[in-house]
Amino acid sequence: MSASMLLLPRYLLPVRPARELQVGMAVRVVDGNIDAVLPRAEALARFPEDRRVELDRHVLMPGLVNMHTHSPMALLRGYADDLALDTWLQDHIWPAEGRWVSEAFVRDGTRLAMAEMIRGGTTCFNEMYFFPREIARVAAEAGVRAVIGNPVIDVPTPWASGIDQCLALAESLSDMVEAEPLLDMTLAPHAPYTVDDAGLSRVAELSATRGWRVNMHVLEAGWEVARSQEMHGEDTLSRMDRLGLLSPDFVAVHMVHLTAADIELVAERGVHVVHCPESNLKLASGISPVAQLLAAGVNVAVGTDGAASNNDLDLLGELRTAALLAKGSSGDPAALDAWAAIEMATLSGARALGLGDRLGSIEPGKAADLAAMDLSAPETQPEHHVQSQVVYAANSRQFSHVWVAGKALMEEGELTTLDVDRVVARAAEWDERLAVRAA
Ligand SMILES: CSC[C@H]1O[C@@H](n2cnc3c(O)ncnc32)[C@H](O)[C@@H]1O
Ligand SMILES: [Zn+2]
Repeated sequence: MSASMLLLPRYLLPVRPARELQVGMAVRVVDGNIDAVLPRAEALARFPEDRRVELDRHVLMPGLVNMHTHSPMALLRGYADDLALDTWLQDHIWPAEGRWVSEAFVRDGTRLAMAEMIRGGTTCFNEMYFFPREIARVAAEAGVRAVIGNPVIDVPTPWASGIDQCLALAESLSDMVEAEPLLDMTLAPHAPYTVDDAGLSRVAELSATRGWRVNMHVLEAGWEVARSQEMHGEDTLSRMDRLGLLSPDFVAVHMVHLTAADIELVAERGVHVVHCPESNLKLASGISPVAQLLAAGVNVAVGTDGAASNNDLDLLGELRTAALLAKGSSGDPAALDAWAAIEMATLSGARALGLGDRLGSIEPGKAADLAAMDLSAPETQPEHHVQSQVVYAANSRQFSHVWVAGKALMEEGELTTLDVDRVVARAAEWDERLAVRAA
């Protein structure tokens, strides 16, 4: 028997066709996929047996795609703030991870992150953290779509002793995600400064033979530029290119410190870029030249980074920051307008994951990964330009409903697959354990 449902929103923001807001439309969902987008009256007449969901104060849009997360780090939110990337990582985060990260930490942190992301309209996230099988298990349990990065890092961690073990563990992650319809995986080398040439060559080779995408922090902080010259005698992107990494299967996260030649190379190779403006601002890493990347034809998506550097997983807030920064840093108020910002947080993310034909817009044949936002709050009234209200005015708690593959993960603001009180209670236990206030 097919499970069919009619979603009946006040406004539809489908992302494709581009720059279109539709009124009086219905979205029919059958067996987890979008079956049709058609006028409301026609839908009601043709499909009288379908379950109906009235969204008369809402805009219905594709679910948001958070293109860079370290979900378990939700338990390190506020642990070490107001620091630069190198001090933050080396003196605070890596020691804490060495001491505390375990399967239990990853499980509880991921549940906390899932609750926050679903409440904020996110239906898919691109992950990078230790114990990736545990993250995969929690995402599957919560019903969220996820691409799970298998870390590759040249230092011992509580999860793996070094590159050999990281790569061996990628095989067991692969077996696991193949059995889960909402999951996929990438290889996730941490950064150019934590994986040597031999390790990166093995990543490039495995990516080519196994078809795994590669997801990596690249050129986040200014010191990476000099360090690459010192350690390797060449600039970062030339090195990545020599090692065979730069391709349309490569997702480069941050990309703050780029030259004009770098931008040209990235565009030529079809590399995808993930912009994480709030983490870059908070760690004082700088501002990615997004307007120039877009002008060069690069696919730019958006991510929050972990809650230890952001300090939230609110992708809607992130896209507002991205839109405002693009204007402020380019001097062009039309840079990254509201339509472009919404596309960046939906379809561009899907494309970066190789899922552009399945996700990121409301079109027949795509997965029903959807989010509805209630616009009736004072903050989003009146409704002159709905796309502007979404980007420049709304807060993420105005998302009331979220579906992944047609399954409701949030209805009328209530999560259906996670017990928020339990998730928060568990986080509080970690708070006690880490006892950062006493330290
Ligand atoms: C290999 S698992 C992830 C690893 O990355 C660390 N991390 C978190 N945020 C950042 C960032 O912005 N730049 C570099 N590294 C980051 C995280 O703490 C884990 O150790
Ligand atoms: Zn990161």
